[in-house]
Amino acid sequence: MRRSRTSTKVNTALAIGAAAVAVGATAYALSSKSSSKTAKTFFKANEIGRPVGDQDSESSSKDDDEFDFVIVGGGTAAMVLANRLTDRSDFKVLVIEAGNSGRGVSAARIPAAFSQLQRTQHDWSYWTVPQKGCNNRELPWTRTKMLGGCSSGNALMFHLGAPEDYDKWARLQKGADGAEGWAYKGFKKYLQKFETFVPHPEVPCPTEERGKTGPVKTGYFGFFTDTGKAFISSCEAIGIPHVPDVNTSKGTMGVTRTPTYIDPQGRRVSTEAAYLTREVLARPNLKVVCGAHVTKIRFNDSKRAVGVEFAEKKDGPVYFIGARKEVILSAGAVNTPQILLLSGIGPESELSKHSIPVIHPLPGVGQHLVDHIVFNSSFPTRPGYHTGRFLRPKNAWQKLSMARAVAQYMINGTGPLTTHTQECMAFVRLGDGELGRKFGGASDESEGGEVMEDSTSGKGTPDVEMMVSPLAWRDHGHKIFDIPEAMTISTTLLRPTSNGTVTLKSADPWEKPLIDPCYLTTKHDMEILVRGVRLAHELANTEPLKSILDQSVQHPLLDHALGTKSNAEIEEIVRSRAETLYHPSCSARMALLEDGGVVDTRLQVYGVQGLRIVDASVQPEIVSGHTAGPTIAIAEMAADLIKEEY
Ligand SMILES: Cc1cc2nc3c(=O)[nH]c(=O)nc-3n(C[C@H](O)[C@H](O)[C@H](O)COP(=O)(O)OP(=O)(O)OC[C@H]3O[C@@H](n4cnc5c(N)ncnc54)[C@H](O)[C@@H]3O)c2cc1C
Repeated sequence: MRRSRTSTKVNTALAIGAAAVAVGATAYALSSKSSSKTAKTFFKANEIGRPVGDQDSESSSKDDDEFDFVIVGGGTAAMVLANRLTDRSDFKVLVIEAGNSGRGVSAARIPAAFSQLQRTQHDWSYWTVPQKGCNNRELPWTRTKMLGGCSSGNALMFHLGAPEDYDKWARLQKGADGAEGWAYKGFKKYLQKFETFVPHPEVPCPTEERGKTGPVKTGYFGFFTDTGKAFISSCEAIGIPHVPDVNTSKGTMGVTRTPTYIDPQGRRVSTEAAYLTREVLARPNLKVVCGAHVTKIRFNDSKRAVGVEFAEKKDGPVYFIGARKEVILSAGAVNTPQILLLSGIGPESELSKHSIPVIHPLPGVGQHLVDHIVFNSSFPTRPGYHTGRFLRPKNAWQKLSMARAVAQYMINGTGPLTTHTQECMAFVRLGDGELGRKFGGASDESEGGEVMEDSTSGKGTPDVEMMVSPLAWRDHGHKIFDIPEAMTISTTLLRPTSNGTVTLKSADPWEKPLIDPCYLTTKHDMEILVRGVRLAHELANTEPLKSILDQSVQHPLLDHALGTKSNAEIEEIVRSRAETLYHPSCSARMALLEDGGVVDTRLQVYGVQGLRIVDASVQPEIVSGHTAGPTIAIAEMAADLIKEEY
């Protein structure tokens, strides 16, 4: 099915509007006055690399020109490595990022504006191939192209998955050396290491298990409305317990107000902001190149990664830079497998299809790609419950509300511009158990329902996440939702059994890879998602949420009739509307070689030397939650593994 390319131009993206952009510049200036003192911050490709093809220059490999570690991609994980590795003065580190810094980009700092980065120069603007399970639609896959990567453009929700997810990661390594370090007991220290939880005066929350000294500030500084409050109460009314903290060793089940990566001044905490501080950038052993696209990793005859090639544009000069110890791939779950394939590491059939010389055959590269898929149900609300009135003003009164919101943000960093939209998260199990039974499941066949395959990491872990937002949108906010007042309950499939691939369209490094997550291609995935959509409808019809809704409003974009439809009808609607929740993972997973692994428990790529992967692609299985936190923790652990080694 053809997608509408024109919609990519309609940057209404939750239509935060020009006011947010204007205030953003101010907010940024206020928040980082001192950064202008940094002497040299970012470098250009030609200031660091040696031109490829220029024999004199290539062979004049002065020790000074090389780095111990060359990090490919300056994203979420890479910023952690840049910081942690350069606290060792004997390590010389280079980061090469295709995008630029997010420090001066207001949409990367103001929480409410995050979707404005999508389909701009700050986005890789990927699309999937047609998805059979989604009525052959091609789905947009935003990936932020900027220092901090997706942590600079994500929805700011702080969640770490379930403790059992990590125990399963360790189990999947089947006793390999180092496997136990990935189990929750060992990995927990890295989940805490990156965080400093900042208590909010109005949101009581136990802090025993929250991080206290990490660079990343978390807390409850996002905007919170009565819709969020009502959602929590409705969840409780149907048996989903309210828990003050879903990020602890006790597990993640239940409903809670969403903790965020927003600081007390109302600004996004990306990993660029947290880890690449002025002091870190000033370290003499760190250099960061921006606006440079890595096209290939080079290997010597002993299959050792010796450096990378990179360029600023397709037809521009190509440069090389050497890595004495390691090349570290941190280009994310799409670009990491793409770069491996372009460099001759991957399934032989895939490499030969594009006439790429094989450095090392590795069947798992680009396989096992998993993502979370989400279905948004929209319901009409009574006036006053819709954040859109601040962010997308339609009349003079609403414009005044927006002006007030802008002023509030500028003065004290609070108010509607700190919304990240998803105010609450509820983690539930619908494959079995009481809720599962209620929506069509059964724990054994004698109960008449269908027993589902259990794809979770343990009996106490979720398979579905429900979220609530006092806004309504389609196509990631790129389609105008012209209803005066509406809210959304989102249903996310957390443990899909469908998985797919990242492959090459051609051997041209500037061509976008083929992304095929194979969404909703198993019976399990569709069945669980349909149960979740029924749960969304049930929540909307449970007090106090029920009273917030205005059932009299009729509009084809609204879903209050969804609950009256048959499973087959809901299935059809889900296939026609489900979208990515932006969590691609596992495309270069840590697993045994015979299980399709790409890296071992030290994150070193099998079969070659001097090449490690540190990003969301190494997750052995996708966590039952959000992926930024686990990725940051993976990078924290990787930094220790690397320091141990040298
Ligand atoms: C819109 C959106 C909303 C999300 N919401 C949340 C949320 O609320 N909470 C949460 O926990 N997670 C969320 N996520 C997911 C989470 O942010 C990601 O899983 C995580 O940040 C991925 O980190 P990474 O290091 O693997 O990759 P990235 O952060 O994507 O970093 C990869 C970096 O490599 C660079 N790069 C790629 N290829 C090249 C190349 N060839 N040369 C040079 N540089 C290159 C990229 O530009 C990028 O900077 C969201 C993601 C998105 C996009």
